[in-house]
Amino acid sequence: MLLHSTALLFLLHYRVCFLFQHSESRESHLLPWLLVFASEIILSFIWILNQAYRWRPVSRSVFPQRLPQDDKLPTIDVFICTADPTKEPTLDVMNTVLSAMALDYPTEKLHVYLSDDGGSPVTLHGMREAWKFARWWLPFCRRYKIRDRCPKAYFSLEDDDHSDFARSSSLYLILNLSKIIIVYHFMIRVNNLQEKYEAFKEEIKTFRKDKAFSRDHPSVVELMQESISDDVDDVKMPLLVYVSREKKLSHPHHFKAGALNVLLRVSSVMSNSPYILVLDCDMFCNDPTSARYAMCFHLDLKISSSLAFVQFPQKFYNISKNDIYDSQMRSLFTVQWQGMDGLKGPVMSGTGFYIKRVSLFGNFASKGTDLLKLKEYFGTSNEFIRSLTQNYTRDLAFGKNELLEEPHLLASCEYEIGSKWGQEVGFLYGTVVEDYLTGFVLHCNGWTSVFCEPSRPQFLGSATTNLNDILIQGTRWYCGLFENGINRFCPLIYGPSRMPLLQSLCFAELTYFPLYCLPLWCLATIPQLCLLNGIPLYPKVSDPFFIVFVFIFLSALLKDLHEVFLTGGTLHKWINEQRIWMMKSVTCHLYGCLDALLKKVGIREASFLPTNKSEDNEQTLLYQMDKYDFQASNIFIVPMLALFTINISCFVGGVYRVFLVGDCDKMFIQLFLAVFIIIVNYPIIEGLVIRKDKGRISKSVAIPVILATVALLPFFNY
Ligand SMILES: O=c1ccn([C@@H]2O[C@H](COP(=O)(O)OP(=O)(O)O[C@H]3O[C@H](CO)[C@@H](O)[C@H](O)[C@H]3O)[C@@H](O)[C@H]2O)c(=O)[nH]1
Ligand SMILES: [Mn+2]
Repeated sequence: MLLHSTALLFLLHYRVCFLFQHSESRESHLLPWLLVFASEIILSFIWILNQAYRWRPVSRSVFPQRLPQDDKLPTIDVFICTADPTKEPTLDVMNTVLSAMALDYPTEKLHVYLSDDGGSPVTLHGMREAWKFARWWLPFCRRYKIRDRCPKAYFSLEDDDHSDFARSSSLYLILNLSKIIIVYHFMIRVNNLQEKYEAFKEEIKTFRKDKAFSRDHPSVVELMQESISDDVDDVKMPLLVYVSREKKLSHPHHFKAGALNVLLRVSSVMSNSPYILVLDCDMFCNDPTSARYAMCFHLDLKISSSLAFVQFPQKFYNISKNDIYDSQMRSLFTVQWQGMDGLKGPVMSGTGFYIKRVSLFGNFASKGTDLLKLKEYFGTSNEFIRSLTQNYTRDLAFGKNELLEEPHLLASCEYEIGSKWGQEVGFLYGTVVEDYLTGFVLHCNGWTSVFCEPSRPQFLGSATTNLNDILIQGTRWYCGLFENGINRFCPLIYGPSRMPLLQSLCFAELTYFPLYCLPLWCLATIPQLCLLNGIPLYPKVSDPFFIVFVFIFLSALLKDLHEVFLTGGTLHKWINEQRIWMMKSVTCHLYGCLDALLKKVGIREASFLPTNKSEDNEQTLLYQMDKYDFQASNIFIVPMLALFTINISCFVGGVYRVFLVGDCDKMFIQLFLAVFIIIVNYPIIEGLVIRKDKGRISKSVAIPVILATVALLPFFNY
């Protein structure tokens, strides 16, 4: 850090001096020169913010054996969100539900809620079937201490892994014969269950789908009930509730944050657990121990009073070896979150966190017991306000579905009007990255969080694995993040007085990260065009300042490489990360920033396109083979192609010039920059000329773009 920042100061010195020295050449070259300087300033700014993660990295261990007895553990509500059964296959959603019901936690202390924003009968039907299947699945998991409690994952394991339990220590001690009998019984049960699972799958698949997704539907709250007809003995089951909030076209519904807030209210008049696990529908519980792990922190008297949430990393089951799109977001969930954990804790990351319910209620404690004030804050439900008191519990044992009147009110469109929901209470509105904003404000209000990363992933999700989806998702995220950098929650203004400075720098890094689009666009065009026109922008090779530039370049790259190695990556992975960073910067970072700006001036409305979770075999195959899928929308492909063309043409022109004029000394850095960009983005050439498969760049797009770019080049003449 010290060396790199010293080098940056030298760079600054070099640029500033130039402004005062070369007045004769300055006139004509001022614009490109200033643009490059501005890029360097932005890059340095982001670099400085980035260092904040490096001061106090922390990693934690848990000792669940020290938890209190089961009967002393607090209750937990699990919230799962789904929005659209066509993009989020019902079977996968139900697998997530089942894996959550099967968490290793006292059954009567676990309550699972599913929010269905699509209001789809398909999902409701799926829930009823999942409930039936769970009556077989849960006893099986408990009895044999199964590790993989997501049925889909379990049944796709090799046969060998199934007898997992038989290898466990206690059973090994038993005589061989009885062991064989146990294994035999177990195998029969597995086969039996597998048949039941297939039937469950079939039932979901064949259910008629009339209306897939709607933005206009009444609220539905259904408590799954024991169906007496099946032949399972009395099985202990966690509470399972289906909630579809009311939606009307005329009402804003605030996407996922809105859905979570409805669950927050509905659950408070049903189970009202002090802790909540939030899951996306595509993120199942891979290991059943997460609830106990989280409680190790929440029940730790040293930290529990200020602890708002325990965040587990997002990990994915469908990542290929070299992960060409960096779908796993390596840096975020290793270096960055660990770094924040040493400050006041990581950012809330949307899914896989256990949050304390009261932390979401703003500063309601200061409102006292004045009912009117509380109603202004929380809306009009008396029942909800009663739930805020310490010892409120609702007896769910009787009459179940008759109790649902209040939940319907709480899930209605109008309920939040005039209250503080989304502004001070619950998950916050006004952004599509509700997780970032809610976490940021919690930290500003003095709450802390911890990052828990056991060696076996506790949660596994499906990552986006094709270029188009990655860039669309990126546009949404960077729009959301950047808008939080330019509104009243700007971390550099709102943060420092409310949290440690380093912490606010971390938050600022996240919100200003999309600004990479500016320097990357500049550095992919200006030095190259100047190369073509013989305008030097960097020191000569013989100039002492040349070393400064080389040092900064190498130090940045090597530091990154080092971190990739430290976190289990390879050289290959590192190049892939560099490449996708460039591709994203010139496309979705840019669109994200633009979106945020347009939203700020009121020209655009917020939108949240859920990612596609159904698997396309051809696309998956390409990703698994580390081949880029260039069948993406033109708004992404065109800028990449144009920039690539500029680099190639200017490089060719530049080499020609250097031979003719012989000013290699002056132009070296610019030549190098073009070569670097071309080499890193080599897969674009591959997609353009070599590949024949479905993921290649289509000629009908490429040819006009390339021709137009080349034709425009002569106009950039200084
Ligand atoms: O109107 C909506 C839109 C989305 N969702 C749910 O939100 C979750 C996340 O959506 P997804 O399409 O998977 O987006 P991702 O980009 O994968 O989500 C990441 O980014 C989001 C913020 O942009 C966070 O909310 C997520 O937790 C985080 O995993 C899913 O369960 C959706 O069903 C809703 O419930 N209602
Ligand atoms: Mn997702």
